[in-house]
Amino acid sequence: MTAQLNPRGDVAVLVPAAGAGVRLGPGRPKALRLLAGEPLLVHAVRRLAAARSVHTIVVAAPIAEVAAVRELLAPIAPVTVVPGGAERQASVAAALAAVPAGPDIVLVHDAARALTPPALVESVAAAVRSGHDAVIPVLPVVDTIKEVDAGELVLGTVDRRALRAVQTPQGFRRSVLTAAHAAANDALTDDAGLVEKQGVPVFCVAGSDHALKITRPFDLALAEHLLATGE
Ligand SMILES: Nc1ccn([C@@H]2O[C@H](COP(=O)(O)OP(=O)(O)OP(=O)(O)O)[C@@H](O)[C@H]2O)c(=O)n1
Ligand SMILES: C[C@](O)(CO)[C@H](O)COP(=O)(O)O
Repeated sequence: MTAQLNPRGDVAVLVPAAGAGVRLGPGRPKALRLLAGEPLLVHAVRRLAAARSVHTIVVAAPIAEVAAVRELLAPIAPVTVVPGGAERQASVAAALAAVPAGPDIVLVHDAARALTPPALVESVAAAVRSGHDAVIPVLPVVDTIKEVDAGELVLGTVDRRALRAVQTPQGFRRSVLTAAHAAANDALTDDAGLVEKQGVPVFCVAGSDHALKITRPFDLALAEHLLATGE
């Protein structure tokens, strides 16, 4: 059964899902690899569709998989699927261009963060709604962090109290994200980085352990465990 998105919602979510998944090892594009028998992208979209503020979801899929992704997601939620780009930033830009008139808040969410709870989507959107033009979910850094030189010799220890590990969904006032992408002249790994370059303050909210990015085989095994144990 298709989950209906909320026509009165004020949030569009862009889902970059066009990456290869090189760090996960050989296989299909990462968003289509299986977790508990279903593609990562299906897990991610199902959770997004369960967030009540979400009006629109746009997925950027690998070019060769656009038709397959449309078919895959049709029973999950009404979703627009566009071809992604060679870099994550290009995939986000392609999805942003496909957002219809209406939603004033745009979230950007990695398909690879397949177990992100709907509550995190709502908390990022709520922070944008409350007046922050750019919002990122973060976790404290738990390891000691060293800066090293090209020969792996330690230069020093970084004060981790001022560091945060950044997750998605990242949320933006629509006009702010659109302007940042229009002005982008070098590829950055996240959208908040583009917005920072425009001098827009970026506000942090508490992230979630369940929003882990499935990047390496260990992450996939951890996600399988989390689902199997209902943690
Ligand atoms: N050209 C790209 C590259 C990445 N992504 C998406 O951006 C998200 C975060 O990227 P990452 O987890 O690093 O995925 P990959 O680029 O696929 O990973 P790798 O670097 O290991 O190939 C993923 O949902 C990925 O599908 C994308 O839409 N288009
Ligand atoms: C957007 C992101 O997930 C925030 O942590 C991250 O920057 C994506 O980076 P990657 O290099 O594509 O893994």
